[in-house]
Amino acid sequence: MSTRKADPAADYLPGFGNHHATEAVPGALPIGRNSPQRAPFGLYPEQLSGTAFTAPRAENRRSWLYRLRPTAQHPAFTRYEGAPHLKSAPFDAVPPSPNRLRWDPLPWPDQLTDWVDGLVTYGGNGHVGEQNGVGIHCYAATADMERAFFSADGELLIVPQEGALAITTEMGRIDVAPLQIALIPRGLRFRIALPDGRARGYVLENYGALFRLPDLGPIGANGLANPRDFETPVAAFEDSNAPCEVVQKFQGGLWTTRLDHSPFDVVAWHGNLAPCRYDLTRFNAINTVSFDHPDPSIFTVLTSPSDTPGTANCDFVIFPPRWMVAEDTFRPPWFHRNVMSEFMGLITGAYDAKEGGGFVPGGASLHNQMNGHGPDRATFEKASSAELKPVKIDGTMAFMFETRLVVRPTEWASRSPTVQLDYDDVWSGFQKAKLP
Ligand SMILES: O=C(O)Cc1cc(O)ccc1O
Ligand SMILES: [Fe+2]
Repeated sequence: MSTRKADPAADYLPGFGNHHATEAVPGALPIGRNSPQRAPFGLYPEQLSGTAFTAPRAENRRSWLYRLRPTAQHPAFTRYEGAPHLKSAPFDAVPPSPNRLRWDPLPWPDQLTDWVDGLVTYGGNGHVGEQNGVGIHCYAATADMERAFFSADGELLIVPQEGALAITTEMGRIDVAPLQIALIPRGLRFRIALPDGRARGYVLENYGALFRLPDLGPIGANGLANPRDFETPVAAFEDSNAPCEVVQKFQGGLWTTRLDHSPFDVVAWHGNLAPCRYDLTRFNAINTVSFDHPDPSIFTVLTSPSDTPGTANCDFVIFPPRWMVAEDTFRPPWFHRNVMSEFMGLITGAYDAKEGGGFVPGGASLHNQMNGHGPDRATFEKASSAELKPVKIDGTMAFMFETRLVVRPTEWASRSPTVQLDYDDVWSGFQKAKLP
């Protein structure tokens, strides 16, 4: 097998949703047209679309791939029996629970398990067949993938928590480590190797509209996640006739087939639908310099809009290191009941609403629509009497998948031994307010 990639000095191309053109072999991209009568070197042109052909230009996403063999050249898919905990919406195996839930980190599997088989679905919402809602998964993997995988059900936002991921995609190679994220388009085939021997993290499978950068409104033209910090890989391909399994997730079911060649045979591509990575430490956090704790939407990295303006199918929000300077303010998150539902994870450090412990890196929590939550008692007591000098919240990265629909847990997530049965207690024992 030989692997070749475009200009090794420029492994990534900057920008979010940009139109790129990249070739691993000079001359592989046709000039001035997408599908000439004969493409250079006899490559097969193939369009990969992420939006309807007729989507408005500002939202239209598609790329042209020039490959050694057409993707269409494959035997029939048959059912795949692995990945026993990978599920899809509608999540109706157990009734949705109004209870606040919190989980210890996903344990490492006993047997060698690759990234696909290591996926465990915690819940989600919407309907995979109706292209709305999300699936929320965690992974704990201990073996490199030998096969390729893709989700026909949604794009994948991968949030590593422990261990780097070396992701070979059809459109190039992406390396990510904790504090970085990867975004893989719906349908794009990829294979994940584990340079650190094992890896754990979170995955948001977005059945709805593609993630995009949020509008900035009065913030202005700069800030939050800046577009140039998103990095898309240059074209890279394998010229290999070794047999390769391809597993796909289609309408919630898993299917497998076997190719007599590598599916990673795209020699060149151009377009604006491509995988990318982003370093969360580059997020330009904006916060109050006067008083009050702003709504967490101020920390939105990416948003998948729904049909209702301003009401996301899913927002990906982070809680990065930042200075806290608010005067006469209870600085941590306030008590609240939200119409949106919140699934949270912790990549590293401690989260400022949970001084009492229990929300640990690799763990997760779920606070569903209209159910009260916020600072635990330890946080409330500490922050109510803290001296309000400037304080740096440091060495931490929590995140939230915030979604308009209730997150319905899977049976695994409801009954797993990692469920913290005493979670409600973090909000017990508050002193009653004293009226004059
Ligand atoms: O519940 C949470 O911890 C997430 C959250 C953080 C915040 O700063 C304000 C509101 C909110 O839901
Ligand atoms: Fe919340």
